[in-house]
Parts: sequence; C-alpha cells; structure tokens
Amino acid sequence: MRFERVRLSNFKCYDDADLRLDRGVTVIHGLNGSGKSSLLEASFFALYGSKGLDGNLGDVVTIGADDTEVELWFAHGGDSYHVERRVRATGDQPTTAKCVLEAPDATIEGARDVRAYVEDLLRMDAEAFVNCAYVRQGEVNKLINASPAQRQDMLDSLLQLGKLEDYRERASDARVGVGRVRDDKRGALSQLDEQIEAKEEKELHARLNDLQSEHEEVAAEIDRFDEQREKAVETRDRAVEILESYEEKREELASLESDIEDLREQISETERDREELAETISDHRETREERRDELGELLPETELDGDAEDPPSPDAVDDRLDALAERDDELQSDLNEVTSAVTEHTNQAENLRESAEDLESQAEQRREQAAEFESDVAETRESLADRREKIDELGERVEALEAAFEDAPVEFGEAASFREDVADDLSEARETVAGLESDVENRREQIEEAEELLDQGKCPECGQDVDDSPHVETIDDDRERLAALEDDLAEARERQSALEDRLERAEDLVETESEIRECRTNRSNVEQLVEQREATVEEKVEQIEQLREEAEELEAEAEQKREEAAEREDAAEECRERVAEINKERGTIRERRERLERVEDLLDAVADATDAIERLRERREHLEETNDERRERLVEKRERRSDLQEEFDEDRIEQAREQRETASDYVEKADAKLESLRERRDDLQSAIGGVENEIEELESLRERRDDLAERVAWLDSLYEETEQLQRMYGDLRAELRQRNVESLQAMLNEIFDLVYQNDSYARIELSGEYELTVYQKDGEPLDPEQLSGGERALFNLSLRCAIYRLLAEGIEGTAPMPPLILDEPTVFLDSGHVSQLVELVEAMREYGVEQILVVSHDEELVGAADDLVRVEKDSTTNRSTVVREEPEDRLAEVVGAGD
Ligand SMILES: Nc1ncnc2c1ncn2[C@@H]1O[C@H](COP(=O)(O)OP(=O)(O)OP(=O)(O)O)[C@@H](O)[C@H]1O
Ligand SMILES: [Zn+2]
Repeated sequence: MRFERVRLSNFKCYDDADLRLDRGVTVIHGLNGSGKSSLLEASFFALYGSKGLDGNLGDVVTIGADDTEVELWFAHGGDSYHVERRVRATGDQPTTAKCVLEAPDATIEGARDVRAYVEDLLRMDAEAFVNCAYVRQGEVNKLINASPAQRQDMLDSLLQLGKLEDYRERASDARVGVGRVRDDKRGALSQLDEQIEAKEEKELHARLNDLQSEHEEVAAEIDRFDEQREKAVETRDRAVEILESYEEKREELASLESDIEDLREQISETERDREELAETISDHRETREERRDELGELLPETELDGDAEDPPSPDAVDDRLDALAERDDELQSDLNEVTSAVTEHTNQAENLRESAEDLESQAEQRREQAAEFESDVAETRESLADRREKIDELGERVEALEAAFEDAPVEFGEAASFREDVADDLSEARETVAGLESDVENRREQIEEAEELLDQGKCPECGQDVDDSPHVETIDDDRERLAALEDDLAEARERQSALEDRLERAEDLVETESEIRECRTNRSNVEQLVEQREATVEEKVEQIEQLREEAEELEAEAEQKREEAAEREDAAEECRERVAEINKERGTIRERRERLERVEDLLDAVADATDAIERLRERREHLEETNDERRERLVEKRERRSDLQEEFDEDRIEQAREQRETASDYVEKADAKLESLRERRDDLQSAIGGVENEIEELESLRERRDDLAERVAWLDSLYEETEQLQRMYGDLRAELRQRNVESLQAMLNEIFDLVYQNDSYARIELSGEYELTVYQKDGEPLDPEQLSGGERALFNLSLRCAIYRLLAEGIEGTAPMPPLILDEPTVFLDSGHVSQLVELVEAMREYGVEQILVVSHDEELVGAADDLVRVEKDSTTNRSTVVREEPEDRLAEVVGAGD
C-alpha cells in the first residue's frame, strides 16, 4: 500500500496544501511547529477519521475557519482509491459533513462505513496501524511501558490470531450446549426407568388370566338362558297366532255386515239418479220440438232448400251468409268511393265558381285602369299645347336680342373679351390724364416762383442777385412748355370720355349675350320635355287598348269557369242518387243476414238437444249396469257371512289364552337374568381391555427407553468431540503465537544489532508471555524501562520495525502493508546513532517496504532521502506551505555550505 497524494484545506496550520508522494523514502523537513506532523496526521485522519486523532475532531479545523477538507489518494493491491473528508466546526459540535471513499468497485459514504471499509481493506484498525506502521512523535515508550497482556492483545490482533480464540470460544459454547442437552436426556431416561418399574410391579399378566376364565363361565350361562327363553317365546307366539286368527275372523264378519248395508244403500240411491235422468231427457225433447217448429216457419222466407223435417246443413247457411257479407263489402267500398266523389265534385264546383269571380274582378280592375289612363292622356295633351306656345315665345325673344349685334363692333360670343380690352384702354387713358395734370400743376408753380424771384431781382434759377436778367428767357420757355402740356391734357381728357362711352356699350353687349344664351337653353329644355310627354302619351294609349283586350279575355274565361262549375254540380247530384240506392240495397242485405243467423242458431239448438239426449241415455244405461254388478256382490257377501258364523270354537280360544300367559311370564324372568349376566360380562371385557392397554404401554415405555439410551450415548460422544475441538483451537493459537514470538524475537535482535552500535547488550529476549528482557554482556537481565532515553528510542524503533517486518512477511501478497511512517525518530539520538538510523531505513527499504515517510530535520536523514519535502510556516500569517525539493540540489547546497 502506498500514499500517492494528499490535499489539505484549512487543516490545522494549512490553508491549502497539495502534496504528491512517491515510492521509496520521502523525508519531510522543516522548523519546529512548521506543520510536519500535521501532514502525517492528516493522511492518517483521512483513513480512519476521528479514531485516527488524539484530540477532538474540531481541533483539526484551522482556528477561525468554518470547515476543513482532507483528501487522500492511495494505491493498494494494484487498485487506486480516493478518500475525502470534510469536517465542519460551526455549531455546538464539530461534525463530519462529508465522507466519501471511491474504491474501484464501489463508492462508500458515511464516516462509519468508510472506516469499516478501510479497516477491512488494510486488515487493521487505527490502533493496529499506529502499533505497526506509524511511529508517532513522542510515543517512544508506548510499547516498552505496555504490559505483556497488552502486547499480546496487540500482536494477536495484528496477526489475526484473535480469530482462533473466537473459534475456540465457539467450540466451548457448543460443548456447553451439547452438555446441557445430554443432561436433560439423562434426566428423562431415569424418569422412564421409574415408570417401567412401577408398571412391572402390578403383575399384569396374572390378572389378565383370572379375568379371562371368569369371562368364559359367564358367557356359557348366557348361552343356556338364551336357549330356554327361545323355546318359551315359540310357545307364546303360537298361542298369539291362534288368538289373532280368531280376532281376524270376528273383524271380517263385522266388516261384511257393514259392506252389505252400504251396497243396499248405494243401489237404491242409483235408482233415484236414473229417475231424474229420465225427466231431464224428456225436457230436452220438448225444447227440440219448439226449435223445429220455429225453423219450419222461418225457412220459406230464405232462399235455402229444405223444411223442418229435412233442414239445410249449417255449411249451406254459412255459404249463404258469406255471399251476403261479400256483397255488403262490395257495396260498402262502392259507397265510400261515391261519397268521396260527391265531396270532390262539390269542392271542384266551388273552386271553379270562386276562380270565375276572381277573373271577373280582375277584368273590372283592367277596365277601371284604362279609364284612368284615358283621362291622364287628355290632361297631358292640354299641357303640351301650352308648352309649344312657350317655345315660340322664346324663339322670338332670341331673334330680337340677336339684332343688337348686327351693328356691333364685335361678333356674338366676343363681348366679354371686348369689354376687357376697352377697360384696359380706359385705365391707361386715366393714368395719362392724371400724369399730365400733375405735370401742368408743377410747371405752373415753377413759373409762379420764378416770377416772384424775378420781381425781387434775383435769378430765378440760382437765387443770385441779377444785374441784368440773363435768365428771363427760361421763364418764357417754361410758359411755352406749359401751354403744350395743357393741350396734351385736353386731348387726353377727350380720349378718356370716348373710352368711357365705349365701355358702357361693351357692358350692354355682355348682358345681351348672356340673356340670349339663357333663352336658348330654356327653349331646348322645354322642347325636350314636350318630346318626352308625347312619347308617354303614345305609350299610355297603347296600354289602354291592351287593358281593354285583357278585360274581355278574363270575362270570357270567367264564363267558361261558371259553365264547368254547373257540370260539376250535376255530377255531384248523380253521385248522391247512387248513395241512396246503395244504402237501400244494404238495408235488405242486413235483414236477410239476420234471418239466416237466426236459422243458424236454431239448427245449433236442435243439434245440441239431440246430443244431450243421447249422452243422458247412455249415462242411464251405465248406472243400470253398475247396480246389476252390486246386486251380484251382495249375494256373495251374504254367503260368506253364514260360512264364518259356522266356523267359531270358544274352547279352543280359552286354551290358547292360558298358554300365552304362562310363556310370557317365563320370558320376562329370563330377560332380567340375562341382563344382569350381560352386564357382568361387559365389565369383565373392559377390565381385560384396561389390563391389555397397560401391558401395551409398558412395551412402548421400554422401546422409548431404548431410544433415549442410544441418544444419550451419542450426545456423550459429541460432547467429547467438542471438547477436543476447543482444546485444538487453544493449542493451535498457542503454537502459532509461539512461532510468531520466535520470529519476532529473531527480527528484533537483528534490527537492534543493526541500529545499536555500543557493545553493552548481548541479546533481547521475548518470552511466550510477551515479556521483554534485555540481557547484558555479563548475562544480567534488564527491564527495557531501565534503558537510557536514546536506547529506549532505538529499542522502540527496532521493535516497531520488527513487527512491521513480521507482518509484511507473514501476510505478504494478501494485504500489502501501509507505508512505514516515522515521526521525529532522531530525537534522543546522538549523531552516530542517526547514521545507524539511516542504515535501518535502508535495510527496511531492502526488506521490500514500498514507501517510507520520515519526518526529521536531521541533515543526515535528509541526505538519505529519495524525495524531499520542505514545510515552511509564514511567520506573519502563521500559515504553512509544502514544497517538494530535489535531493541533489539540497546535497549540493549542503556541500556548498560545508566549504
Ligand atoms: N487548529 C489549528 N489551527 C491553526 N493552527 C494550528 C491548529 N492546531 C495546531 N496548529 C498549529 O500548527 C502547528 C503545527 O504543529 P506540528 O506538530 O505539525 O509541527 P511540526 O512541524 O511537527 O513541529 P515539531 O518539529 O516541533 O514537531 C503548530 O504551530 C500549532 O500551533
Ligand atoms: Zn512534529
């Protein structure tokens, strides 16, 4: 078994640490308190949980943190495993919040199950692990101080010798159990013996003999009495028989008397019945005659053949009745047909009359409509004449207005544009007049100013004083110009007024033009209206003609309908006559049928009477026969009675009575005797049965006793076997222990020799009772507790390694051993012994230990490592880290430092 990797989080002084571990020797080094031991403790905790801890579960959680996580990967027996635990320290009690072990074949959850699985896998619990593989810091004296018994327990459990003890105890339990059963059976056996003895004392066979001989005597006496009794019974029975035969005869006589009386009575009763029957017959004959008379009267009124003496057969009457019924049915169906024909014809006549009326009223409507249209046409024609006058008027007006354009400056239709042109010219002319008026005004003012200046002697142009008047010519020019302007103005004014006249004329023309247009439109509208009206009038005239034609047609149709209605009416009347005929015929048929039915009844009555007469006559004859028979029987019975009366003998009867009494007395007495004898015999019989039963019981008791004795013998031998087995397991354990003790002692001596250099001690002895003794060179024994501290450390190491080897060699292959873990093994050792320790580690590796983990800060041990792990604690945060170092580098460093 080998640790492959351990990962921590918040475990004691670690925040997070992840360390890979290889085969061979790994040395973990670092300063005191840096966390080396904690690293090993964590791995151990991963495997065993709280059982692997010295202290409280909560102590492993970093102070101030909520929870810690530890994961360990390890290889075992060729498979890989991974176990993970999380401890939560919040709340009152630290708890395992998670615990999972992933094995190749399963995943185990829960602290208890995981621990059980690990114990089973490694075949050791936490205690055993510590004892063989994990030498904890400061536990140097643990094994040395232990008592031999403790050592024995420890080694037995490591070597699994405890199992043998279990077997031995089981064998012992079995032995005790068998012993208890055997003792029970023995008790039962002695009880049986006692019962058998008690039964034998009763001398059962002698008693059986006595009872049997008495039984035989009683049986013989019973036989004798039986014989006597039988004879008496015979005598008695014979007497009884005789008496009984006489009794029977007496009874027969009595019954004969009563029979004779009965027969006589019956005969006379039957004769009375016959009288009555004769009367009934004559009644029936009378009735039959009456019916025949009535038939004689009725028959001639029917079409039937025959008379009262030779009446027609009922079948002939039936045939007649059937024929009449058939005819009646025919008439009935005819009647139905004719009746419905009456209804049909009447309905049709009614319908035809109605439609004639309807047609007539339609014709009337047509005529009224035509008259209405005629008056409409007359009215329309009058209004048309008015309209035509209006058209002529409008034509004249248009002609009058058009005359205005004959001497006009423009053609019809151009008046509007003409007016526009004139208006434009006029406004131009007005502007010209205004412009000229203002020019004239300005010029006049200028001239007046110049004249004023001139009057004052100044230049009219520049306002300078004028010596002579050089500029006077200018005023004259101006005056000329003013005159010209005034001429222009007059001219312009004339043109304006001419244009004003012309505009007036243009506006008149525009107005005339629009009036002409209006008149024309009106005329064409009226013309159109007239045209329409004329068309309407024509249409109406045509309609009037058509309406009148239609009225005539409708009237003709109505006339036809009335004729048809009359025809229907006639047909209905015919049918009604037919109904009357049918009803009459049916009346006669009914009468004839009633008559025939009466004939039928009478024929039935005659036949019934004839039948009754015949039946009654037969009955009367039968009664006569019966009475003849009875009379014969009466004669026989009287003869038998006189015979019996002769046979009676009173003496013989008396004798028989006496014999019967004597015999009966004897039988009674014999019965009483026999009863007491039989009782006795039965008592004897049951006494014999009881004794026989007891003898049988005795036999079965003897059989049971034999069986039980056999079983006790078998239990004895079984008890012996279990005893042997118990002893064997005990011996085996002692033997195995002895062998282990010898091996362990040899290994212990070998290893101690290897590590202990001083020559003080000869050998170490391990006794069968696990006493440890160290022998000095001079042969003096020494308790290991008396050794020096360093010697004790070496002794302890040797013992642990020896145990480890013993186990490894003893159970190699089946359960690979855990890593050998040494925590601070160099404490108490001088430098020389440290070298020896290096040797021991080497030796253990050579013995085949797969993985050795050593915690030490000793340089020499560090030098011997395959892998080196340094643990450091940050002094400010107080948190530890792990680093893997290369041993060569370290060596070089050490060498370098030594220079
Ligand atoms: N729950 C905890 N939280 C934080 N720190 C802890 C906790 N428990 C213990 N420590 C600290 O962790 C350190 C670990 O001690 P450990 O025994 O692992 O050291 P070491 O390297 O083996 O020392 P030495 O060489 O003296 O044996 C100690 O300094 C201790 O104070
Ligand atoms: Zn430590």
